[in-house]
Amino acid sequence: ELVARPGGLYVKVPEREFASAGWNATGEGGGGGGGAGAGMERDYTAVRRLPQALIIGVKKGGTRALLEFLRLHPDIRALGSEAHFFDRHYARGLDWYRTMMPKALEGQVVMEKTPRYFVTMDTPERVHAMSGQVKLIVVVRDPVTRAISDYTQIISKTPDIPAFESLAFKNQSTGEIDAQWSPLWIGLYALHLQRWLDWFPLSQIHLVSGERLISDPAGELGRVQDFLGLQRIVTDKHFYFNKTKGFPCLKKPEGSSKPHCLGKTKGRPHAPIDPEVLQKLRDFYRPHNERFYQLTGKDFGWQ
Ligand SMILES: Nc1ncnc2c1ncn2[C@@H]1O[C@H](COP(=O)(O)OS(=O)(=O)O)[C@@H](OP(=O)(O)O)[C@H]1O
Repeated sequence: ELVARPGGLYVKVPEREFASAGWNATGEGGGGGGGAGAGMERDYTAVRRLPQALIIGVKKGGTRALLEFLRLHPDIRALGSEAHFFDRHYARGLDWYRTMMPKALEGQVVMEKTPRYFVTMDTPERVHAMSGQVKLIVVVRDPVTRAISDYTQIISKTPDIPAFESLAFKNQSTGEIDAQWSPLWIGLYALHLQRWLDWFPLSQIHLVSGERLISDPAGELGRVQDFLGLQRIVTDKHFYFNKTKGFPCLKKPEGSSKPHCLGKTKGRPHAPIDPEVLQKLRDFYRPHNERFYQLTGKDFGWQ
């Protein structure tokens, strides 16, 4: 897991604790893969560190695509699976969490993605207890499409569940939406974001448009690399649009020379939904989306 670096000097120094190292102890951009100033020895030993960046959500937003694209960057070391540390395994402690992380060199950014973090109550406080400097990334997508994507995933695992239309409403004849139904509740982005803003400034939270991640992956990746203080190494050269899949795919993923699209569960056809129901959902989300645009200062253009 040790990435070869110029210089060839393998000096072992004690593992840095996140709290003492901070996000960017040298005050440099972090993109140079080192961070040691003139006269200081560089550390070329890969060690396990707590993450300095987290993709915290949203479920079905495009979080896997973002993580896979970011992994092309030589200064990113990302856990492939979802750790679920802050929501499920918190009692195991930070030392356990650290052992889950891939080894990383000084200057590399360690990260993981667990989309459930965005919507779980205690997570912002717990993440803050790990580090007040951690960088947070949220991929958001039109909450109506997101809900249908979520439902499509649920029905693929449990085919016997009732129709989307009957779960989305408390009472279908009055049209009263059941906002507590998880696929709809997750889409109340302003509500969830507000809890994160109680612990982190907005400047530490980067929002990725799930729609643009599909239409312009290089553009979105450029902004994420800027946010992480990294050089823009992942660019349009890395992507091609696969017409059969209908999504951008990688020309050469990490550790391979073959083109690669995400798996079948990413970018699958959605269950057809009654257009009237869709309209009711759009009306339901409109004020919540407006609030979200206000909070973030960004208009995501969801209809
Ligand atoms: N390049 C590329 N290839 C395939 N899929 C892409 C891509 N970019 C974004 N997406 C969208 O990602 C959606 C799945 O989101 P997540 O990875 O966040 O889902 S999960 O929460 O981890 O289950 C997935 O949702 P569905 O279309 O509903 O399957 C995709 O729309």
